[in-house]
Amino acid sequence: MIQDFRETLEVIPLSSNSSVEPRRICVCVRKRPLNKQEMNKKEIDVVSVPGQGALLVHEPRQKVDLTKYLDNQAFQFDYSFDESATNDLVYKFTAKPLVQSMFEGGMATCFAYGQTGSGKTHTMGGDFTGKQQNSSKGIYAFAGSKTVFALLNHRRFSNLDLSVYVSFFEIYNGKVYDLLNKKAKLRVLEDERQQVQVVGLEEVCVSTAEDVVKLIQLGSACRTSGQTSANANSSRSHAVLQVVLRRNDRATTLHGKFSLVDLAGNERGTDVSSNDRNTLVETAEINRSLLALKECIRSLGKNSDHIPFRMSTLTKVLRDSFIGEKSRTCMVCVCGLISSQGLIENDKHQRVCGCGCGCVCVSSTQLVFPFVAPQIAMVSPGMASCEYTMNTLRYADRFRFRLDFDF
Ligand SMILES: Nc1ncnc2c1ncn2[C@@H]1O[C@H](COP(=O)(O)OP(=O)(O)OP(=O)(O)O)[C@@H](O)[C@H]1O
Repeated sequence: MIQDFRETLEVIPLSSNSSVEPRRICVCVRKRPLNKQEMNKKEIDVVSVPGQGALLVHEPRQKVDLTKYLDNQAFQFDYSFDESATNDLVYKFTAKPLVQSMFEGGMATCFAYGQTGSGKTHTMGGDFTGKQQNSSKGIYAFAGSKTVFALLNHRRFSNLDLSVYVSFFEIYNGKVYDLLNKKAKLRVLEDERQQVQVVGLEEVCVSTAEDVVKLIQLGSACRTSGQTSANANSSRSHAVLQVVLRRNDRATTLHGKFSLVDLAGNERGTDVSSNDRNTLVETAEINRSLLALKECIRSLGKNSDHIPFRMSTLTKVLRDSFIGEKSRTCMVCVCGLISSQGLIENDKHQRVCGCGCGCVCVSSTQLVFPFVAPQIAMVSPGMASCEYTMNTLRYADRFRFRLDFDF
């Protein structure tokens, strides 16, 4: 049925020749190809990307008289990338336009969000060839190397006398580890001006694109991973690569910053293949930090005086992006976790998954840094991931809806 339906679709794929429209905020979705394991299991690809930002999820359903039919759910994004899209192409339409905003003194942020195994690390950190990752082929490297150095020497910015610095850290179980300094455990403190400092974070001054790729390689190699049902080498931490521009004055004054965040997979307790205590604690912590992110966004949306960024280390270290003078920040927070049991409210009025797994509905949260923020939602194409795919898409889709009305 899906095959028949696809044949009726008019497909207009994005190509590297398509023009990039400047946007204050960009929300896009990327579908990865079915992997070997899924093909061996004869998984059905239920996601179609006809192009022009559209994406369809085909859900097989049955009527009461047992007739089968396809429920085709359509979503619209700024850009939608099909399984043939390269990291280069995704970069061109998402993070690339933002590198300039950092030169203009902005705090740019790019998040990769999605279910475990959907391709966040592949997109941000670089293509995998077997177990090896090619760090020069990810959005981290594209943003932190080629484009930055091209703009540094551009006549518009060359008189600013800037230098480029890179730091790379992970947040694992609420603790910050420096990926450029043998995973040294770092403290996150607030100074008297309420500026959050990651004390002792290695910030390496770089002068060539190759330097940046080497640092990404170094950091990626020591990132904490584990095993989930969807990914044998699952990143169990949030990884943050920061490209920082500083003036070459005495105080090396901060000029602009681009934070590229590869969020840990948004999974439920049941998705991890081992249920030893550590794994369960990890999963709970991942969900807790994503919930904190949601709470911060919710408060921002209500223009609340209090933004609970202290709720998690992830939100603490991104405080600049929420509150910084040059980060005009907005948020969209929506709920829409889909499970066969639906959503129920717990005694804290949080929406939680009805299956009892204890997972709070964080998967439909959207954090947006205008000026700033391409949000790349990653989806797996298989039928088994359909529920998660719908989560990720609804979350991103509602965000667009809010954008239309809020700006
Ligand atoms: N666009 C793609 N093309 C080809 N292979 C892909 C693509 N996206 C992901 N993959 C492959 O799928 C596997 C899982 O991808 P990846 O580790 O990036 O997922 P993830 O979303 O970061 O998962 P987790 O949250 O568990 O870390 C990897 O082996 C990767 O090579």
